Amino acid sequence: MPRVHLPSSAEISAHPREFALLRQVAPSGEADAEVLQEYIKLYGETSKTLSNDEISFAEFAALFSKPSNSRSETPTNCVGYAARDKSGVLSPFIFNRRPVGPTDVRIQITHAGICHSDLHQVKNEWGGSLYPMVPGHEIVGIVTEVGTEVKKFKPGDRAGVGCMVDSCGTCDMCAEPRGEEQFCKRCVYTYNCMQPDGTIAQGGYSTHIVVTEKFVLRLPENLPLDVTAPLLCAGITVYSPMKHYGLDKAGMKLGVVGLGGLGHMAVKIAKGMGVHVTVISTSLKKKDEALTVLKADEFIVSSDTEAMTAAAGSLDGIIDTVSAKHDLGALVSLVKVDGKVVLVGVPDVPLDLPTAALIFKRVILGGSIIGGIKETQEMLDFCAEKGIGASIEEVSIDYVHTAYERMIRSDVRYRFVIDIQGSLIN
Ligand SMILES: NC(=O)c1ccc[n+]([C@@H]2O[C@H](COP(=O)([O-])OP(=O)(O)OC[C@H]3O[C@@H](n4cnc5c(N)ncnc54)[C@H](O)[C@@H]3O)[C@@H](O)[C@H]2O)c1
Ligand SMILES: [Zn+2]
Ligand SMILES: [Zn+2]
Repeated sequence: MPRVHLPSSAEISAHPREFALLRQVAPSGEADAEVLQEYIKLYGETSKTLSNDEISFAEFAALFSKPSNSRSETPTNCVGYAARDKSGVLSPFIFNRRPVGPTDVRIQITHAGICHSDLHQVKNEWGGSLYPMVPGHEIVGIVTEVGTEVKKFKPGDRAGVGCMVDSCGTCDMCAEPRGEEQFCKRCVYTYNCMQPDGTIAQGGYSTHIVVTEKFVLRLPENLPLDVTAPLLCAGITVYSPMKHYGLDKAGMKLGVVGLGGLGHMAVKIAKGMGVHVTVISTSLKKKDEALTVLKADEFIVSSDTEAMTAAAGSLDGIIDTVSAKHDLGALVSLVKVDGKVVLVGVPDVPLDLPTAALIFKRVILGGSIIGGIKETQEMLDFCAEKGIGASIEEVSIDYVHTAYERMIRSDVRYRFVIDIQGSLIN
């Protein structure tokens, strides 16, 4: 496996594009030779091959020296809100979107949801953030232009884009029957990710987006656009593990931990499946709403030892959406023998593993990341049938900093959605 020597800060400033690529291909400095060779084919000079196992950053940069050929014949100006560094400050940013290619769909964005992952990445809490960064991967809007080969969409249609905008299309993960592009080694995330043309993908806090048809979702006609936006990340992120881990059967008992954007969607979707839902939260603040508005069946405060003891061993599974460090052992105590605890929250530090608690009840501890395009469409159709949209607070783009602060304080019911159409003018 080739080892790439990590660059000095001077080298990073001299080769920002190649450094961004290095963070994508080999975040730790170790590059899988096969993947590296594939990237060279995509981004670099096809004639060059890897000669040895240890390469300097200068050699790495040389392999990818092909100038960006970003299909920029007639790029279109796009206005967005971008972070320039990890300070958490976003400001207006004008950039180019590629022109509509034969398989592309151009969407005028009306709304974009604010996911906690936006905040983690803006602040570089997971490392490797690429700036300038226009966040946003819960995108809805109206199609304004389609390429000559596009079949599913026409101008005027409602359309959505979630966390991914492209993938290789041919690997085992992309191909049928899996269709789980989120696991493709060449998956292109909607923002904070290098695209095959050498530019950084920019997300939905912006006036429009151009995406290949395969990654554009049909939106239900019976749901308003603003409450549909959060389904594209929060919705699929909780729907997919419920299906995958078999926690979607009517009558099953599911615990939902953390009642933010993901958590409230987990309650609504599980109730739509006929599942019995217990919310596990750090405070009583959201209890009444959880029971009456979100229709959860039970509500437990995690610090209430009596209630936690009474509920011990009662759940078939748990979807854990918590965004910060927390006690996994307390959650494992709530599930039955053979219960499943599924993590979808991504704290910036590892959690301690309650080894004995897992072993003595043969508990499965799992994880899950968003869901493939096929499953995202299935989830949208399910939500349309059940009339499930997110519970949102609509805000203007210049409210984004306050929204981030309130999200950190858990002061959000239950998803902020930016009114892009009404507050960001191109
Ligand atoms: N796996 C995936 O594919 C995926 C997709 C989207 C988001 N995420 C991650 O899921 C997490 C939640 O995202 P969200 O948008 O719902 O965020 P959110 O801020 O809306 O909700 C997080 C919830 O966690 C609770 N919480 C925070 N700190 C806690 C603590 N120490 N103990 C207990 N509860 C605590 C908050 O009260 C809140 O209810 C984030 O880490 C996000 O990055 C993962
Ligand atoms: Zn998200
Ligand atoms: Zn693939």
